[in-house]
Amino acid sequence: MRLIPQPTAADVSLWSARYIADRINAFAPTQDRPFVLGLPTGGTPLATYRRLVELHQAGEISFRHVVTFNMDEYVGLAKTHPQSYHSFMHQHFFEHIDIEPANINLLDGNAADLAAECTRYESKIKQYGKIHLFMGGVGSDGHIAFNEPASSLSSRTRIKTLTEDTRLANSRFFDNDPNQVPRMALTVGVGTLLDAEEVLILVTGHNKAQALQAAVEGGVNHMWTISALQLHPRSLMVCDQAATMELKVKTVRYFEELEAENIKHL
Ligand SMILES: N[C@@H]1[C@@H](O)[C@H](O)[C@@H](COP(=O)(O)O)O[C@@H]1O
Repeated sequence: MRLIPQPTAADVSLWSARYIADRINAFAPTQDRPFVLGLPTGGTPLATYRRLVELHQAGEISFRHVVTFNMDEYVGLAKTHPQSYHSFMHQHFFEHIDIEPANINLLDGNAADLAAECTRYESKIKQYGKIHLFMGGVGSDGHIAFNEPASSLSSRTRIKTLTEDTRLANSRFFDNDPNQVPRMALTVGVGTLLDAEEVLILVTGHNKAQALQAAVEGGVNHMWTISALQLHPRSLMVCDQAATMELKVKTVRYFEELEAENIKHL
């Protein structure tokens, strides 16, 4: 695992947008050989989406041959609801870039057969071979996508019941009323995430400090599903200073020194 401590959340967004753009450009995608990008929603990635849009507007990155798969979607919320992840992604990202609509993949939380929808999604990912880079965030309870505590670390895309904690945290998008937050969601599994070639997690703010500590210093544990990334051959976590507050000083220094070495060899 590579931990990349940055001073502020703004630095996290700049670092991650630049990293994604560089990865796509280095891949030189074509119609027959697209770059496959996994994407999250939530407050944390918003600034990264803004930076990616700016890079696109500056002519530094095109998404014409990029295929996207979102991590999750609420069950039973209309696609047009302002808080559906469909709406979020179009409003904050897809409407501002040159992605082909046919290349956008989102789970349908209103499908008549939700289990079949999850199987369809997994098969569609497999059609492309694999996801090259999966960007994600983390819940304050350490969940990745909607893989709540005690999710199987080999899980695939499926329906999950959201915890009270998650519904409380996400109620800020629903008039601060947890009862308006859907009780279930469709989510890629931990196993689906581990299959990606590379996973990039953004972690910002004091409220994520415990989750980051569990992810980096704790053992692999299904109660903090983010910790499964310790098993991934290429996982990166970019965090701000506030998120490092529960880590040992020694741990943060160690990773800072590694990054300083990495920069020297770029
Ligand atoms: N399903 C999403 C996660 O993918 C996201 O990482 C988490 C944290 O969101 P935020 O970035 O708003 O803290 O929220 C939701 O539960």
